[in-house]
Amino acid sequence: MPTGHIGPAPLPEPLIDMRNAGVFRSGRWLVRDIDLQLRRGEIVTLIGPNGSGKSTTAKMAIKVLKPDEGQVIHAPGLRIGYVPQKLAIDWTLPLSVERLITLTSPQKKQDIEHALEAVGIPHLAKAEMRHLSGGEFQRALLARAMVRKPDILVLDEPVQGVDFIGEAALYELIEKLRDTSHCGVLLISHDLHLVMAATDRVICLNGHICCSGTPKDVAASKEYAKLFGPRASGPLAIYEHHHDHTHLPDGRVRHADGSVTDHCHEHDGHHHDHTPTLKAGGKSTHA
Ligand SMILES: Nc1ncnc2c1ncn2[C@@H]1O[C@H](COP(=O)(O)OP(=O)(O)OP(=O)(O)O)[C@@H](O)[C@H]1O
Repeated sequence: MPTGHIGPAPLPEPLIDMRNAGVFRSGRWLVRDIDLQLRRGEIVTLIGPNGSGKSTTAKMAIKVLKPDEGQVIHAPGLRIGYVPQKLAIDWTLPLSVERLITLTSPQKKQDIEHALEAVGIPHLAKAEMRHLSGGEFQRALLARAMVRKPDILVLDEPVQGVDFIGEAALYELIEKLRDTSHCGVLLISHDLHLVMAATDRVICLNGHICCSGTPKDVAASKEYAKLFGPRASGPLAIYEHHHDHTHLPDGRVRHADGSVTDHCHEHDGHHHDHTPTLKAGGKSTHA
């Protein structure tokens, strides 16, 4: 009879393992004591005030920045898809979506098509970046990251320049990309008080990890309330969306009214009210 210990299955090895990592620049620690693990299929969101070290932590996680103390360990052969907060590109110059995707490394046509399809802009391959809407622009950046078939996707403020409804759609897309490619996701939230519900862990930074846990744990934590203080516009809200359609294995979409279409478009008449629900401290409100 087996006598082994029965307990929860051990966690898989992290793709990224940061241990007491810190960055020292211009005579001060920008971030310190960062312990962060990211595993396949997980979504981890970094929040914190401006200058709290979110981008620094993300750059250290992907080894763009070398830690001055502690260590950052990557799984062997780790492939990273990175969408930085800013790209050093003059966006007023003509640059097609296709060209953006191949700027730093050539890609097969079929892979480009697949990446554009995955982010919902297959029709915009030849479109110019400068003509795209905020949401399309962010999707093009996502396609550029996804075409490399990353094990982890690192997104520094992926909803910048996008309105509230567009944000919900982008968060939904990020969740879908995680589900289909089973990558890990490290997300920097532009918003102090809003994180996507699909987040497994929120890490609240203020030069160090001020608190971390599930979105609900962080929302309830004293450290979170203390960091953002009485001037904060409210408690941590959790972005939840309701799926009103299911994706069939062959790629078609079954809608809430039972009909099946080849694609899923917001304005195809099959969708119900798609306004995301904000949950603040367990209370539901509509934005
Ligand atoms: N190379 C550098 N040398 C010196 N200071 C730096 C350097 N890079 C960043 N900083 C400082 O480190 C701090 C953290 O910056 P970081 O960009 O990580 O913050 P953030 O939380 O991402 O901010 P934001 O929300 O404004 O984007 C800031 O005070 C910034 O000015």
